[in-house]
Amino acid sequence: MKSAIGLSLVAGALTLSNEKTNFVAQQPLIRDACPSNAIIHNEECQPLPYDSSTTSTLAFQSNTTHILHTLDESRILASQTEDFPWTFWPECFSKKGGTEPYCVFSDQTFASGRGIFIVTTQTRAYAMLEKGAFSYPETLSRARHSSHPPFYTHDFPGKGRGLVANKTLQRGDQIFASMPILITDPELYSLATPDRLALLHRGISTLPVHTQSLFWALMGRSSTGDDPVDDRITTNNFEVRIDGAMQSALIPEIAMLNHDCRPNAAYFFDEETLTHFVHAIRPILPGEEITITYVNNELDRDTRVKRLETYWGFTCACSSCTAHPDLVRESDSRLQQIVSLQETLNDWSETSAALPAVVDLLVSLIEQERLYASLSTAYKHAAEVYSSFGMRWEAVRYARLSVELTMLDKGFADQDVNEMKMMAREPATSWSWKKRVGLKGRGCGCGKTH
Ligand SMILES: C[S@@+](CC[C@H](N)C(=O)[O-])C[C@H]1O[C@@H](n2cnc3c(N)ncnc32)[C@H](O)[C@@H]1O
Repeated sequence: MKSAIGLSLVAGALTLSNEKTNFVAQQPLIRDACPSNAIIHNEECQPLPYDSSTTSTLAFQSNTTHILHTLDESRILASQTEDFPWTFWPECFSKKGGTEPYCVFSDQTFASGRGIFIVTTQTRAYAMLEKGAFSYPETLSRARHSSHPPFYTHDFPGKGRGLVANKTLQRGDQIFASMPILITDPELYSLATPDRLALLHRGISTLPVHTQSLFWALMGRSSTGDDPVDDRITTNNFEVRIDGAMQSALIPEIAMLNHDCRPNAAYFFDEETLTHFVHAIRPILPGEEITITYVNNELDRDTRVKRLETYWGFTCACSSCTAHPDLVRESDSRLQQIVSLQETLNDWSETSAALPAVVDLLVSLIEQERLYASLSTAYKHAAEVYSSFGMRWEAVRYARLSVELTMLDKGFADQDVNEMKMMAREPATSWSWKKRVGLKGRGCGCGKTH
């Protein structure tokens, strides 16, 4: 399940300028002070940290001290290297025992000058460069922020800022499409803390000034002297999957959304365009707060409360957390039944108890719990169950419903979306088609898994 966290500055954030030109005037001065194969560092000419004749096989080295190049030095090093894709020379640290170092890769031109920095290994960062977001910037056009966003910012007692709809939003209406200003590798935690923090602080200082202010406007959780950069990142980041690895991405606009266990908006991350999308998952009325879930909202009430307290530092006050204990018990019992019905529906063995009535009950329970994003998977189960009994039109109906919601919760090109699109066109092409026809009693009779 996804976990999020979020907050920060509002639309209009993309009217950022590229700060690159601010530094150009300084380059000749420092360049002239040292030979061409050296750079000033700590007021001395020091050899360039790479062999400029072999730039195609650059391997960034770990720092051995905490004296990093100044930003100007790093910018010059980067600009002296032919076809160098980053605005600053990456600073790096390795964990003890050394493997590939973790470095700060920063591109101030990303997304029309919004800028981004990535703290990860060279291998992963260069793989990200292959994404359309970097190689075909026009793919980011969907992410331009509207000058009339469908929300306004409001202060909620006990929650801080949040976003409120300023017009009726229908299911499927786009609320955000934004890119991260930073992506960090969770494996960074294997570095010594001062090294990890040095990389994060360096990263922030490499962002264009407007983007830095988006970052500093983010909410931090603690007032107890935690590192201010670290605190803002951990309070506001989203987990995203890039090239098969979990990464942490910070999208300041979307981080403004508060949590609700029964949210009215769903989100997903498109890794090709590095764009985080948020859509209404049910109608949202003007004046209503727009919310997402930070935790797996199919968990029981006490577990949700504990997770929100532990990881986000607040006491869950949404209606499903604060309801009368009798109502909470009933909700927990429905959630338990949802989990157990899902297990039944995933069972394609001969003894499976999956029947159309089972999936009808699952859909009904999820509707009762107002878990609209979870309906995407329930509809998929329904399409498959009806298909497995050769009930064409019911299968098509649920496949269509599943496509609509899965696109909002998992992404437009998610594998489930493609599968359900095919089912909606022709159920007989599905692997599940008539798998359970001829069933006697509860058994499936197919003896196959998928
Ligand atoms: C990502 S931020 C959300 C935006 C934040 N409210 C702000 O003012 O910038 C996450 C933080 O917002 C607060 N928050 C989010 N949802 C909340 C909720 N349902 N109840 C109380 N606090 C909440 C918590 O302090 C949480 O750590």
